[in-house]
Amino acid sequence: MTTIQFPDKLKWGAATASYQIEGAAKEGGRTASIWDVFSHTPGNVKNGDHGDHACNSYHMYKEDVQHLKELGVDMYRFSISWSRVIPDGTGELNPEGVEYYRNLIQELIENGIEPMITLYHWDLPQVLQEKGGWENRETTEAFLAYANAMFQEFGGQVKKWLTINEPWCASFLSNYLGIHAPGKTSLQAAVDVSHHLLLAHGKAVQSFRDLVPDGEIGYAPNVGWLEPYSPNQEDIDACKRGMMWQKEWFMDPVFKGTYPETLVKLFAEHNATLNMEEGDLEIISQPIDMMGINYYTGSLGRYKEDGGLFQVEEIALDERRTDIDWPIYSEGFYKTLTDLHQTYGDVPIYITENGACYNHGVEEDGKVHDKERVDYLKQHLTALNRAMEAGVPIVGYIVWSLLDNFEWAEGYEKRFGIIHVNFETFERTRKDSYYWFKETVENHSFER
Ligand SMILES: N=NNCCOCCOc1ccc(-c2cn(C[C@@H]3NC[C@@H](O)[C@H]3O)nn2)cc1
Repeated sequence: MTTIQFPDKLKWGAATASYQIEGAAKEGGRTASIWDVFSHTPGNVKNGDHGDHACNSYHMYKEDVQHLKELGVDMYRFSISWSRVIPDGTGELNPEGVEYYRNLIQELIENGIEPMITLYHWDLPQVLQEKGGWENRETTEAFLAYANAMFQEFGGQVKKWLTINEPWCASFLSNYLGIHAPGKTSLQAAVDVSHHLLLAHGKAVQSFRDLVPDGEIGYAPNVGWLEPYSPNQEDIDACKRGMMWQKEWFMDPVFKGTYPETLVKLFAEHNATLNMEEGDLEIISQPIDMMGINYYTGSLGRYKEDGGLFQVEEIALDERRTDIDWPIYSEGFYKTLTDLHQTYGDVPIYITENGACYNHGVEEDGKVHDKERVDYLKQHLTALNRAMEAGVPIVGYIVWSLLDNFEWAEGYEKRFGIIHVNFETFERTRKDSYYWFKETVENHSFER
């Protein structure tokens, strides 16, 4: 047996997101988000699932906090439902919505758990979508007003903030591939949305410096690792293009104040122009205090002439898959982290999401034996430890997710939680992985 030992300074956490766990979609003054509309549109989500009730965490947050307390984590990453706190998208705060998050934050702090807030985890108020949504540059101002209101309400107790979760998913997956809300298939829309998300991020960072001067702020891009299938130049170039879509397109503007010219040109060749205004990149490249990284999977990339926009196809390294059919590639996690460190320097990194989909149910013994998830976490935490030993400034690891929840277009069938949720009764059952993670957090180490 080998002991994987982590430095005591590494923080541990668990993550969720508002639309995926809260439910109470029509309670407490909340209005519809784009995900309410998208999930209630037939054909968009498996089994016709939606977030009307989700994990019922709006009414069960105290129990969720107890699970976090007994898990022993330092922090809990959750997101705010914009349409719960500002039902019209702009203007008046909804006191009931603000009160829910105030109570949640209070409960966390009283139980010794640090809150980490994600401002935008994909649930844009539908009212704003009807005014063009993120395609409309004015939505960046609406986001700034929302962010300022949250900084003023909660900045006294909450010191760790993330602006935008997975901007690639919120722009290209949602507006070009049509797989997530609002389900558009326009490259121009996706390019506009990606720029406006980054602009909104920059505006919020600027304002945060005044409103929460003792706080830390960043954002949480997702990276799916891609490496060449062969040493052929066409495979190498195809991989670079595929990786650039998630990495350079969303990180160069923030860390270098530029967009990758290769992609600007490639998008233009497909009639999608990057519509920027003077000063946008200066706003976007405001210094940040930390970067969240969401990592799940990696694969080999091979040139394919008819392989879509980037002429690349993803080939799994072997047959190992999770239950959402994503390849398991923990070495890709190590490579992602060392690559980001080499490219963007010593910005502190929180792993803001890492986890696996395994759909185990509750067995006769009343337990959930998710050995495969424990194995996934062991492999990826081993890779993380190697990256830390290689000098990557990783400061926290936040597992996705605390609870089985609404996995977007996949619905409730795809389970990422270390706690099982019965979506009829909302009963929580701690999985074997919960107890394994608890011990790992307690010991700052595990045996493999
Ligand atoms: N790379 N190119 N692919 C082209 C073709 O993609 C087809 C499908 O694509 C994707 C890519 C990525 C995802 C995804 C899901 N999660 C998990 C959530 N993260 C935030 C949190 O809410 C979790 O629920 N993270 N990422 C889904 C679908």
